[in-house]
Amino acid sequence: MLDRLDFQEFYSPDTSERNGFCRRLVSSLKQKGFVRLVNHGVPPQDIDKAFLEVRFSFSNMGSGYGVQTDLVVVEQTQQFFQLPLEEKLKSPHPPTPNPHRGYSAFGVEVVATHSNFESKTPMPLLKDMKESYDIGSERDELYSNIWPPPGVQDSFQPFFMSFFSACYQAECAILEALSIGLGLPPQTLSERHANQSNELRLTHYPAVSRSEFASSTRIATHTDFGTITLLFQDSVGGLQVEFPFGSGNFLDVESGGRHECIINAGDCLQKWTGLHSTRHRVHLPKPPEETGTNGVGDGNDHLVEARYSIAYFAKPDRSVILRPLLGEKAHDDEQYMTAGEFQQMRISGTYASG
Ligand SMILES: O=C(O)CCC(=O)C(=O)O
Ligand SMILES: [Fe+2]
Repeated sequence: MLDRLDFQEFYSPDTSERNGFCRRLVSSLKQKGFVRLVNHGVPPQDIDKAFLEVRFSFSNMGSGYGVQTDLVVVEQTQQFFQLPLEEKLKSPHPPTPNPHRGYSAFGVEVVATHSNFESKTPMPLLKDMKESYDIGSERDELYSNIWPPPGVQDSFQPFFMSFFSACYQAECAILEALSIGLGLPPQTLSERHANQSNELRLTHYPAVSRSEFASSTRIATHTDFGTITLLFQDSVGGLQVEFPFGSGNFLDVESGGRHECIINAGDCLQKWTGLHSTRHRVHLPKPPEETGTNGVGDGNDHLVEARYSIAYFAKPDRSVILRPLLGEKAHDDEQYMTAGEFQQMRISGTYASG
C-alpha cells in the first residue's frame, strides 16, 4: 500500500539518478503522506540493539540484570513484564506536556485530544493502551533529558544518546533529499533543523485482549507535529494511515520488519510545502486469516500480541517561522507561527494535568 524506496539511490554519483530518486520520494509522500525506506542510514545492528533495549527497559527495569544483548536472554526478561513500575517511575515524564521527556506509564498520555485537529471527519476519542519513554537531544538548550538513575538499566542513556545521533544524521540526509525533490536548494530543510529540537520516542503497547479495542486503541488517530517522522516498528502490525486524506477510512501499513524505516510528513512539513501530514493510528492488527497471529474474528477473545515501536520526530528549530517555502506568495512573517509556538499549541492538553 505504501511505496518502498531504496535510499542508497540518493548517494548515486549520477546526479540525474539522484535527482530522480528525490523526486520519487516527494511524489510518494504526496500520494499518501507516508513512504517506506530501506538503506536509510541508521545501521541495522543499532536498530536491533535499540529494540532489545526497549524490550529490556519496559520489561525489566531495575531487575538488577546487567545489559544483555543476547536475544534469548532478553526475551526471557519478558516475564518481568508486570514488574517494577516504581523503578520505571524513577525517570518519570512530568505531569505536564513539557518537557516531553522521560517515562509515561500506561494510560497517562491521551493522544485522542489531537484526533480531530483540523479535520472535518471526526474520529471517536479512544484511550491509548501504551507506555512510552521520550528522549531529546543532549544539545537541546531548552529541555534536559530525564534518564533512568544509576543502577536502573545503565546501558540505556549511552545507547540512546548514540542512537539519537544516528537518527539525526539520517534525518539530515532525508531532509536534503526532500529539498532537492521539491526543487528547493538542498540545505533548505536541514538548515532549519540545526539545533536538534528533535525527539525520540520508545513505545510499548502491551498485549491486551482484543475486546479492549472496542473502547480503546493502541495510539489514537493523530498527525505528527514535526517535519518528518522516522518510524521503526516490529512485525506485529496495526499501523494504519488515513486514505484518502480526510476520509475517515484507514488502510493497514504492511510491516517490512524493524530495519525498514517508515517516513511520514508531519504538520510543519505540510505548512512549509503542502505535503500532507496524514492522520494515522495504531489499532488492531490484520485479522488471522491474513496474519495468523491474533485471533481477531474467530469469536474468541484472544490476546493481541505486544507491539514495540521507535519513532524519531524531526522537528524544526523553535525560532524558525512556518511560512510556505513553495508556490504560495508568503505574507509578512507576523502572520505565521514559529515552530516553537506551534509545537506548544499542539502538545498542550496531551497530559492529564497539563
Ligand atoms: O507505534 C507506532 O507504530 C506509531 C507511533 C506513532 O504514530 C507516534 O508515536 O506518533
Ligand atoms: Fe505518529
